[in-house]
Amino acid sequence: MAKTKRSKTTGPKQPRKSFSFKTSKRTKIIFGSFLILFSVGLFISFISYFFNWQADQSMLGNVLERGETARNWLSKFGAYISHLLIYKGFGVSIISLPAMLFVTGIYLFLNLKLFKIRSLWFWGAYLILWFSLCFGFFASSNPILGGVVGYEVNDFLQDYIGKLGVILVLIFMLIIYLVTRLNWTPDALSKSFSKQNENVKEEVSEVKFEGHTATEESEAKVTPSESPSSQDEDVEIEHSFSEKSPETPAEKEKIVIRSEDEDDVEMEVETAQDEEESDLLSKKLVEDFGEFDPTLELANYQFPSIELLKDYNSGRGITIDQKELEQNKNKIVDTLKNYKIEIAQIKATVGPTVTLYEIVPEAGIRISKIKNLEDDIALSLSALGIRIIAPIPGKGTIGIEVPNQNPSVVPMRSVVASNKFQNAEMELPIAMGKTISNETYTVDLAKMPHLLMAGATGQGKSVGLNVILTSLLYQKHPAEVKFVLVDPKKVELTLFNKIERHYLAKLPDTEEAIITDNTKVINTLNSLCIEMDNRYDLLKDAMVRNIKEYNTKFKARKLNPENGHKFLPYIILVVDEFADLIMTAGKEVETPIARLAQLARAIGIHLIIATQRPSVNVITGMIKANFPARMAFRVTSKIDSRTILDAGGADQLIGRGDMLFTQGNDLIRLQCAFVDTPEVEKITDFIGSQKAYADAHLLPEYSGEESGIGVDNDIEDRDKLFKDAAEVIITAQQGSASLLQRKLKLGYNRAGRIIDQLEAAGIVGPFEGSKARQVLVPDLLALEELLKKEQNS
Ligand SMILES: Nc1ncnc2c1ncn2[C@@H]1O[C@H](COP(=O)(O)OP(=O)(O)OP(=O)(O)O)[C@@H](O)[C@H]1O
Repeated sequence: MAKTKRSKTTGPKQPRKSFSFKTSKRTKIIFGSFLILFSVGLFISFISYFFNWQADQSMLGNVLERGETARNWLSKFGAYISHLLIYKGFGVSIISLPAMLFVTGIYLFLNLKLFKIRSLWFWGAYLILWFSLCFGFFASSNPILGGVVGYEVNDFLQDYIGKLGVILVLIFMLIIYLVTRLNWTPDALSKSFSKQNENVKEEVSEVKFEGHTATEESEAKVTPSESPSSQDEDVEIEHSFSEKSPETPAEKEKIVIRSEDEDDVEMEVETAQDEEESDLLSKKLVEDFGEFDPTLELANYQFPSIELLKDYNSGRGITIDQKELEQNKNKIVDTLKNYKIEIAQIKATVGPTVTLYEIVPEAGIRISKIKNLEDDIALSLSALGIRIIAPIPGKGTIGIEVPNQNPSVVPMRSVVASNKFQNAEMELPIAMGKTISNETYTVDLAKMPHLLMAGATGQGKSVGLNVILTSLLYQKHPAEVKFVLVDPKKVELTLFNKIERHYLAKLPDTEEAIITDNTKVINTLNSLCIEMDNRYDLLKDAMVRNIKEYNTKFKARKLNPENGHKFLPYIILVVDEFADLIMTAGKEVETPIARLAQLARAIGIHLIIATQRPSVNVITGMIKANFPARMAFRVTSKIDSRTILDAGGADQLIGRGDMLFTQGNDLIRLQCAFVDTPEVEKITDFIGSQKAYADAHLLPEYSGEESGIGVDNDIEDRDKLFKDAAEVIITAQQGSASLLQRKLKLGYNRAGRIIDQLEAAGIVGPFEGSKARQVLVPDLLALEELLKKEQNS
């Protein structure tokens, strides 16, 4: 994952070239043939070494001497390498090395996937070591068998665990091999054991039978009508039985149960095998096909290059005006002096838009006194947008933020190119801009998990939204993230239309993916709620807690797509101008938004809501409570600032992307990155020109509350896909709603309704719990007849 991420993040610099081994096929053929020939040579050397090793022993010290001759069929090289690997190495077991090299060579030569032979290498090496140890133990007098490694390791082990310990280790290693590699289980042993012991069992059951009689008799013994002689007998039998088993009737039952238990154990073993098999199945699938790769359908997708973004500063970075710094410092010191506040120390940090002056007042000065001087300091500096942070959290100093006379733009390019963003180990990384200390600030949208954005008109909201969207376009493959865009202003997000079939999600049967009509928003929001419920069902079925775990499990092929499981992309709902939406649709949007905000975080649906008017009737308590992350551009009043941030400050910003951001705790002042419309256009053009999916990502169908829930057999009221659905069900002979969902791309609710209608029409049987419903019509011909009959009646 990290690997793919890296390749993606460096995408802009056309990294794929460096990563994709363009010449690798040729290299593989050459290297593969080398390995094949080398392994053959090695094998020949080994074989001939066994015949000639003693004769060649003497020349080993002078291998480099040209005059020396060796008897090995591969001469001095053969003699030397065999000596090294067999005598000084692992002994005869190393003979499997050429075989492993040979297979690897073949794989390379034929360009097959090498990961398939990982286990061959692992277990090959394991066996070499095991045999070497084994020979080293049992045939230590013959150095060729176990090699120096076998001998020395044995020697070492014996010093610590003794001979018996070594034998136990060898047995344990063998068991590991048998169980893991050969899937050997004690089951096989117990089966043969049970066969062998059938006769013995019979005898045992006979004994049991005897036992029964015996105890029955012993029960009878408590009846008063017994003769003393029979009592004696009973006692005797009872005693002979009690040696094997307990005396009371309850415990006697236990014996029977125990005898049944033996069967149960076998059955249990079978269940265990089943589990193992399914685990093995996923392992095998992964071995054969590799992990599921969601990006495979658009495998050649190229991430946009960083060159598409403009460098506004063209490498200049922030310019520090010493004179301005000095002047401001003097003004601050003088103003405070006027109010009898002495400063012990002052430090300036220059950011892109504001400079932070951190002051340490002399001992005994009250912080609130400085805080109250905000306006006076602003007046003396004759600057807007001064913000006093008293004290700076975690620092014990007082901060005075003063806007720079010449603020510098933070180009999107600089934040996208930053290491912080490129190497961000985040699910949905966003490069928001730069902090006051000029560091790139990245956040994970998945962790927020929803974002509320406010700012008066012209202060940088739309740019902020574009920054978020472009950040994700630079990091996430179209398979991994989908956007649902709501743009009542109709102009802000239109550029993203070009990437509809890559990155956008929409309702089925709608033309435009970007929603500009407020009434359609309601359907989309409800559809997202259905998607959320469906995803929760999938998560429940997969027994995972969140989308990340789910996708990991799906990639490891542990979830069966036949059961409706699929790779789940993140869905990000962006609403520009939320106030407008609330005005026109009111409660109808508020309820699904609040529901999504409350519940959607675990299943990968995240909301970003922007508004010009952060008044309390727009951002209601319910919405606020579920949007811990807030992004505030300049607003016009203190009240607005409080509504959005629960604190003042946003009214003192200077605009043009100057913003305050909080994720629920500290407020951070940031300069939002700047990305202009032409840049976004270039990016969307670049993505849009590449191969895309057949359609936008389809959200579940939502046909509105009024479309009727009651099920009756009224032909007029049937869903317009009723017949198609019937055909699908009959062809597959499987009455399940999820089948309809998949085949007809329907929402869960609609598919469920159709199934109910099919039941009312007598095409499928009644609900049978987790099983699919029975299909009552055998073929399509019978369906035609049935429908015709209905029409006529
Ligand atoms: N991060 C930024 N850096 C520099 N300039 C910015 C930044 N953000 C916005 N601006 C400037 O402010 C102008 C208005 O920004 P934007 O269109 O994002 O405002 P808005 O808040 O979306 O306004 P409205 O709500 O009316 O659409 C931009 O054209 C740009 O010149």
